[in-house]
Amino acid sequence: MSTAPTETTALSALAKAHVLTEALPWLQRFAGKVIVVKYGGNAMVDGTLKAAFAQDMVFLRTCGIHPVVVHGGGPQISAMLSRLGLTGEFRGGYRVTTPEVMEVVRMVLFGQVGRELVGLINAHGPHAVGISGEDARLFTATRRTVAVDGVATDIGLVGDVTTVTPGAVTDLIEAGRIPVVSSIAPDADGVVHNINADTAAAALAQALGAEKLVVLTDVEGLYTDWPDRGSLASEIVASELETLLPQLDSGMVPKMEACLRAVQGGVPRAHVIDGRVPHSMLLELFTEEGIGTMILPDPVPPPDPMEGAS
Ligand SMILES: Nc1ncnc2c1ncn2[C@@H]1O[C@H](COP(=O)(O)OP(=O)(O)O)[C@@H](O)[C@H]1O
Ligand SMILES: CC(=O)N[C@@H](CCC(=O)OP(=O)(O)O)C(=O)O
Repeated sequence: MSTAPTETTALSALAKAHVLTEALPWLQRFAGKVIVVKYGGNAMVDGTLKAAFAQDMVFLRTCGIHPVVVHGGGPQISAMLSRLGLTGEFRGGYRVTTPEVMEVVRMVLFGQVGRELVGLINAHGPHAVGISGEDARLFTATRRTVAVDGVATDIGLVGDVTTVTPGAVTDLIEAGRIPVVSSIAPDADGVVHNINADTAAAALAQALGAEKLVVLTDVEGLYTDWPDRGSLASEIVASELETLLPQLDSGMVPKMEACLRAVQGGVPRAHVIDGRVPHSMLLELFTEEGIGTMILPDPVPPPDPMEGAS
């Protein structure tokens, strides 16, 4: 025997229907579009969050959206370095990368963090395929310097992405797969370089003509006067961000350089959101409020009638 729904259960069913109808215009808007998602190592804090992230990627794919994941793994690399008795030093927000450190970076990013994400996504079906910047010439790198106290400083085998040959990723997208990209890349001589994952995600978003770049990290968004908690920016335009960049420090430097590069390279919007919030991707994409900080190109595109803060 089954009982009739109570008023409370009927109301909660109505709330669920409301959530679905609120998402409809966004689902229509993003169907068939590529969304590049950078999943930062610091947001991969526990198994439940990682599983929720994997589920969100499958949700997007099931809705006809094409998520492309670029994962980080900074803390995981640092943990492995210390297990091996090596030191992990950062300068200007980027890791000092000796050839010995590079071996660990490659092993941890592609062999550990990437594998784990692929496995979590594939718990829902045969969707995810791992790929690194070395595969099918996805990325080529050029050794870069970083600004340390305003001085360009060499920090070893750290590269910037100079070319993107996205064919391997577009093949996967066309086959209905979810590419999971590790940010390592060879230079013109085949020497593998360490690429910051934010940098790689921005270059890929630009090359794929993505609709959005969404960066999941372990902070609510960009604070214009860090660590003043009252200075969280809900949106910022590229020219304002360019002025602010020299004052930023640590992890926010590559992130904001990447968002700037993406929007200046034709990606209409970049977002930095708090990956510690379960299902933050769904909140960002499918709710009117959106979350985190949105980075817009100059001149500011005409207001999108569908878009609140999202
Ligand atoms: N202006 C700022 N706004 C927000 N976070 C900042 C800022 N400046 C520095 N940070 C730091 O940057 C961190 C995020 O970067 P990072 O640790 O590299 O994360 P991820 O692993 O996601 O790339 C935050 O946890 C915060 O401590
Ligand atoms: C050059 C450089 O700094 N590379 C990064 C690559 C991983 C990364 O970017 O991870 P997160 O996104 O978790 O920070 C590193 O070695 O830590």
